[in-house]
Amino acid sequence: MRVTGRSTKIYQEAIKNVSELNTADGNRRAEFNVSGMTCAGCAQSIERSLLRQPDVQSAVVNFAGGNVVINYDPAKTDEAQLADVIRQTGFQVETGDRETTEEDRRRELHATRVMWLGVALTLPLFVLSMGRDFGLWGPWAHADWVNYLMFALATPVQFYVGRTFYEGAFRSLRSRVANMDVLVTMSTSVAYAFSVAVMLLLTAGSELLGTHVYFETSATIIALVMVGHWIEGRAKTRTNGAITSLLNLQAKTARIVRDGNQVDVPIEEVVLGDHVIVRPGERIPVDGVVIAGQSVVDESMITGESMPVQKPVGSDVIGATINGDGVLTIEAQHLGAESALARIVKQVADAQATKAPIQKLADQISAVFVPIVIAVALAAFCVWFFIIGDTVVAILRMIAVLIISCPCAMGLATPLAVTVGMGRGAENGILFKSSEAIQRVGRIDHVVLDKTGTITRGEQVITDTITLSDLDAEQLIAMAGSVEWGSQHPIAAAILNEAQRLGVETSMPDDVQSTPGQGVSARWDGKQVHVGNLRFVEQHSQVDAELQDRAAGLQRQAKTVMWVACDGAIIGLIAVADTIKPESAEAIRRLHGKGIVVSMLTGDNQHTAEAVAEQVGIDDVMAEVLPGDKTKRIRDLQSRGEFTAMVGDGINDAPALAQADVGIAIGTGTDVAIEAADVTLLGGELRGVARAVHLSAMTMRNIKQNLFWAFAYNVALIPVAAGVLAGVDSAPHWLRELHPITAAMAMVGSDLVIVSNALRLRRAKVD
Ligand SMILES: Nc1ncnc2c1ncn2[C@@H]1O[C@H](COP(=O)(O)OP(=O)(O)OP(=O)(O)O)[C@@H](O)[C@H]1O
Ligand SMILES: [Cu+]
Repeated sequence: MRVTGRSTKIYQEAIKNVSELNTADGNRRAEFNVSGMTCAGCAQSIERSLLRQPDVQSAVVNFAGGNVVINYDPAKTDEAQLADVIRQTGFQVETGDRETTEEDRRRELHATRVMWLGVALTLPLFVLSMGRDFGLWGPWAHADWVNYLMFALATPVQFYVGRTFYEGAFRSLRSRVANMDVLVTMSTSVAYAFSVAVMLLLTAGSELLGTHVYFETSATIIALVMVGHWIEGRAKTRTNGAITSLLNLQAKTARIVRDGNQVDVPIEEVVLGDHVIVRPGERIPVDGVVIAGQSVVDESMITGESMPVQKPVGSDVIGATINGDGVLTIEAQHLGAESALARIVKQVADAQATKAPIQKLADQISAVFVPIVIAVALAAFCVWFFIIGDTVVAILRMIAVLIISCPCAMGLATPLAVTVGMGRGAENGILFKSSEAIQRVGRIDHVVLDKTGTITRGEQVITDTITLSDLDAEQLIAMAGSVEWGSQHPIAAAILNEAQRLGVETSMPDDVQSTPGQGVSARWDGKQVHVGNLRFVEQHSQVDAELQDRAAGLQRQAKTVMWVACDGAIIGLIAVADTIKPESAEAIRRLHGKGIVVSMLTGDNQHTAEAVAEQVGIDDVMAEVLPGDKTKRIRDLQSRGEFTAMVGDGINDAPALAQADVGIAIGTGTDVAIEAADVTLLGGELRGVARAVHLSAMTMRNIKQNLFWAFAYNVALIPVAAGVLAGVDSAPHWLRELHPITAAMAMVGSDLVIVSNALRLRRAKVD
C-alpha cells in the first residue's frame, strides 16, 4: 500500500512494528515497497525469484499497491539479502521503514517529464504522417527528407522515452515470465526497424518494402501506453483513499496537563499516562480511558455506527473519534503503532497484500497469455506474408495483435477492486483478514449466531429469585454469590452485582470446581453448594416436577435459570435476563433478505434459546450445546454442504470461528476471537454481518466485471487485429484493418475502464 504525506509516518511505524514481530510459525515477515513494476507479469517475476530462495516460505507481491510481503526464516537470510534478490530481478526496493524521500519524488518527476517529452515529439510526428496519408500537405511531404525528419522525431521516443519498456522486457525475459513490456517492445521495435529499412531502401532507390514508413506508429504506441499508465497510476493511488482518509483523521495536536498547566503539544509528544483534555466537538487525539468528565462520542469513523456512544468515567475512547458536548479528561493509553487506528490500518494493509483465489487464477492465465499472443502474432504474420503475400499488411497485423492483447488489465482487475472493497469495509467498521476472506463472505448461505453477547448485549441482570426451604432471597444470593467467586462466567458477575446491590456479604469459597457450560460448585460455610443449569444440579440432587415447571415458565420469558443446590437439596432458583440488542431483529431480517439461513448456537437452555430466537426471527435453534461441541455443530452444517459463517463475541467461540468457512468476530480489541476470525466487526453489532456480505458481493461482482472486460476484450479483439474481418465487407473499415494505433488506444482504454470501474466501488452504498 502506498500512503503519502503526514499519514506515512503512522503507517510506517505500524508496519515496522510488525516486521519486527515473528509470525506464528517462527518465521519473520518483511515488507518492501517495490518500484519499477509495469504490469502483473512483473509482480510474478518478483514472486518467482523470491520463492526460488530456499528460506522464503511465501512471497506475495501486490502489483496495485506496489509492495511485497515476504515470510522468511530469519536463521538463513535477512531483509537485506531479500531486497538484493528483488534488485537482481531488476526492480527498485524501498524497505518499509523508510519515508518517501527526495530521491523517490525526483524519480517520479523525471518519469513524468520523460512521458511529456514523448508526447511532445510524437504529436508533430503524428500530424505530419496522418496529414500525408490524407493528402493534406503539398507534394513536399513525399520528399525523402520528410522520412528523415520523422526518423529524427521517432528515434528518441523509441530509445530514450521508451527505455523503460526495453528495461522491463529485459528483466521479464531474464526471469522467464513475459510481461506487457515484451509486447510493447516487440511491436514498436518491429514498426521502427521496418520503417528504417523502408527509408534506407527508398534512399537507395528501391521500393522493395513499399513506400510507407511507420515511425508514427511506434512512437504513438509508446506515448499512448505511457500516458495510459500515468493516468492509471494516479487513479490507483485513489483506490486506497479510504485508508488514507482514515489516517488523516488523526489529530495533529493534543492538549495535555503538564505541571498543572494545560499545554498544546504535537501528537507525537504525548506519552503513556498523560492526562489529555478534550474539548467539546474536538477530535479525541489518542486512545485512552476517561478519568473525568462525561460526554457522548461519535465513533462512526471507526465502527461504522452512526449512534453516538455515552462515555462516562472509566470508559475507553478511541483516538480519531469526535467528542460531543462535554469536556473529557482522558489518560493516554495506546500510542503510535499501538493505537486502534494504526492497528486497523495495518490490518487492512496486510489483508490487501494477500491474494484472493480468483486472482491466482487470473495470474495463471496471464502468465501463459503473452507466449500465446506472440504465437498468434507470428501466425498472423505468416498467413499475410506467405499466403496473401503482402509484407506491409503482414507486419501491421503482427504489431496490432501484439499491442491489443496486453494482459495488464487482467492483472489489475482483482487487486484494484479488493483494495477499494477493503477500504470501504474499514470505513464501515468491517475488517477483512485477507483478500480470500472478502471473496468467501459473499458465498455465505448459512449464518450461525452465538446468543449471549452476539444477539443479546451479554449484560445479564437478576430478575427473579425463588427460594425453597426457610432461606430468604438475600441468603440465597449470598450463598450463590460466594460460590461464583470462583467463576469467570458473565452469570457469576450478574449474581455478584446483585449481591452488592442488596448489600449482601459474600466470601471466599473452598474447593471450587467449575464445569464449563454447566455451572460451578464449591464448599462454603461448611456446606457443599452447586450453582448451574438443570443438567448440572440433577447429578447431585433430587429435582421435583413442580419446580421444573416454574423454571420452564421463566425460561419461556427468555430468562436463563440457575439452580442452587445445597448439600444435595435444591434450595432455590435464580433467573437472569439479558437484553436483546435493539438491532438484532433487523440484522437477521437483512440476512434473510439475502437468502441466508440464520441459526442460533448457545449453551443456554432450549426454552430460553427458543424464546430469544422467536423475538429476533431465527430459523433454527441449537441449544444446550457444550462449549467443546460448538465446532462439531459447525462441522455438521458444513458436511451438509452449507457454506457456513459463525458469528461470535469471542469468549469461548474461537474454535468455532476457526472451524467455520467464515469466522466473524464481534467487537473491538485484540482477543483470541479476532485472531481466529476472518472478519471483525468493530461496531460490535449484528447489522455488520449483512453489510459485510453485501460489500463482499459487490466487490466480487466488480472483480468479475473487470475480469470479464479484460478477457472479453482480448478474446474479441485479437482475431480482429489478426485480420479475420479483412474480407467482411459489411464491417467498418477501421475494424477490417485494425491499425496498430487503434489497437494501442483500445488497450489503454481497457485498462482505464477497469480502473474506473473499480473506483466506482468507492461510492457504492454498503447498506
Ligand atoms: N458459572 C456459572 N454459574 C451458573 N451457571 C452457569 C455457569 N457457567 C455455566 N452455567 C450454565 O450453563 C449454561 C451454558 O453456559 P455456556 O457458558 O456454555 O453458555 P453461555 O456463554 O451462557 O451462552 P452462549 O453459548 O449463548 O454464549 C448457562 O446458560 C448457565 O445456565
Ligand atoms: Cu499494458
